[in-house]
Formats: sequence, C-alpha cells, structure tokens
Amino acid sequence: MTQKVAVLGTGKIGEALLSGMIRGGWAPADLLVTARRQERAEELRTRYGVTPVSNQEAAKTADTLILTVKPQDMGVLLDELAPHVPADRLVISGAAGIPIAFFEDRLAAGTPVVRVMTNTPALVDEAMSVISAGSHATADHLAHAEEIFGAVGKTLRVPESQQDACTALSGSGPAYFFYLVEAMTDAGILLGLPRDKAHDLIVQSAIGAATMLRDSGEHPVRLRENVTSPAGTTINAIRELENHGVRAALIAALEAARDRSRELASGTKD
Ligand SMILES: NC(=O)C1=CN([C@@H]2O[C@H](COP(=O)(O)OP(=O)(O)OC[C@H]3O[C@@H](n4cnc5c(N)ncnc54)[C@H](OP(=O)(O)O)[C@@H]3O)[C@@H](O)[C@H]2O)C=CC1
Ligand SMILES: O=C(O)[C@@H]1CCC=N1
Repeated sequence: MTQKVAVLGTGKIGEALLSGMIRGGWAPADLLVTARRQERAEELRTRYGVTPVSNQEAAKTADTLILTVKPQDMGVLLDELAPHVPADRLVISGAAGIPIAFFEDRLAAGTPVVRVMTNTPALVDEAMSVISAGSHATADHLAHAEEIFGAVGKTLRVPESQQDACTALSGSGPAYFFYLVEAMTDAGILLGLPRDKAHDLIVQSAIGAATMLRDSGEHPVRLRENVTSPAGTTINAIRELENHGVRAALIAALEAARDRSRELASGTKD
C-alpha cells in the first residue's frame, strides 16, 4: 500500500525536505502539505505538484506526519491535530528544542514520535539530520524517518539527551559558516579586493577546505598545520584569531545556542 507523507507547516525547512523527497523519487501524489496561508499552499501546489490540505485532513489521511512549524507554534498545531491523529500514525517533529514528551503527552497514547534536527543544506542534498526515537517508535519507524531525511543528506541516530547540543552544532551550524564567509569577505574589502572577487576566493576556499575535511581522512589540526608555514603568513593570522579569543567565542556561541534550544522546550517561549 502506498504510504502518504504530510509536511505540516511547510516553510523553509518543510519545503527543503519536500523538494528533496521529490528529487529522491517520492511521487508528488503521495505527498500532502499544509500551510497557514492559502497563497503559500497554492505556491507549493504549483511548484511541486503536491496536494495542499488542512492540518486535520493531513492528520486523518497521511501515514506519516512531519511537523515543521516554529517551536513557538507547535502547541497550537498539536491542539488542532491531536483529536484527529490515529495512534498508529508516525509523527516526526523537525522543531528545535521541543522534547518528544511534549508530543507524547498531547497525542493519543502509544503514538510513535521521532524527533529530527536537520539543517538548510537539505536544499542541496547535503543536510545533516540527527534522529531520536520516542518511547513508542520502533526500529521500522526510525528506518522510515531515516529514509525520508536520507533523501536530503546524511542521518545520524542520537539519544534525545543530545538533541539540544546537535541543534547548536549542525542545526544552526550552516549559519556560522555563512557568517565566517561574510566576515572574511569584509576582510577582503579592507585589503582592497572587489567584493565579488573576495566572495569567490573565500567561497572556493571554503569548498576546498570542506571537501578535504570530508575526504582526506586527516585531522583538522593536521590540515591547518599543513597551511601554516614557519615564519609565514598564516601563523600571523592564527595569532590574531587567538588574541581575539575566536576559539573561546565559538565555544561560548554554541553553548548559547544549546541553552536556547533547551529554553524552547516549553513550545511557548518567544
Ligand atoms: N531554518 C533552519 O535552519 C532550521 C529550522 N529548523 C526547525 O524547523 C522548523 C521550521 O523552521 P523554518 O522552516 O525556518 O520556519 P518557517 O517559518 O519558514 O516555517 C514554518 C511554517 O509553518 C507555518 N505554520 C505555522 N503555524 C502553522 C499552522 N498551524 N498550520 C500550518 N502551517 C503553519 C508558517 O506559516 P507562515 O508562513 O504563515 O508563518 C511557516 O510557513 C522550526 O521548528 C525550526 O526549529 C530545524 C533545523 C534548521
Ligand atoms: O535558529 C533556529 O532556531 C533554527 C533551529 C536550528 C537552526 N535554525
């Protein structure tokens, strides 16, 4: 029997996942979407050939429900859904911070829940998605979640206790790299390069470095040492990074992101 999957609250992450599933071979006819605004629902229908439905209709007809609203909107969505979700449906949450217990407490007893934290490189099939099982989720439910999120990149199973840390590392992670590229491009401007050239130099360096990190099998320290010649240029830059506490700043930044993920647990905190 065909498995229907519904993405509820199809914004940036929901659409990234939806488009990846279609690239990965899911038939648009088996995909349902929900949106808060009619105009957005029609946009998704036109762009992907999927069927927009109400949240209630999705709850009744889809075998798997993927909830991708903001954490602050999850309570309202669940209030609307809970009376209509049969207990044999798989519910997957893509929201930061919200614990599995939040869903299990509101849905019918025994409903399988899986929590996933993905990231925006899902748009280019290079996502990192971390997956945790709720107390009623079986190996088959986890495998189904991996099949869905595997369409847009890598997946990794983690205990739920690590989800907030993973959110800080890989959920938010792309933003830190975009920020670094922005800052390094500004440095290029300071050094007298045109912005477009500075951008291209930094982006290609980032792609090269990322590919080496993934494919060389070398530790990042060794890769950095290989760039850092005695009495050369790089060590002067590294000394400035250390003087400005960049390593400590990154550690503190990710700790703050982890803490915010914990704060979002109530599903109501603005
Ligand atoms: N952005 C990111 O990099 C990542 C985000 N996440 C998580 O993914 C989730 C979504 O984030 P993101 O895609 O950025 O947010 P968006 O705001 O882009 O998407 C959420 C969508 O849900 C819609 N929505 C809200 N309430 C309802 C409802 N009751 N019924 C139907 N649709 C509804 C919103 O409608 P409207 O357009 O009207 O506001 C919006 O389109 C969050 O929980 C976030 O924590 C996880 C990993 C990475
Ligand atoms: O900033 C956020 O809250 C979301 C979750 C992870 C990435 N973006």
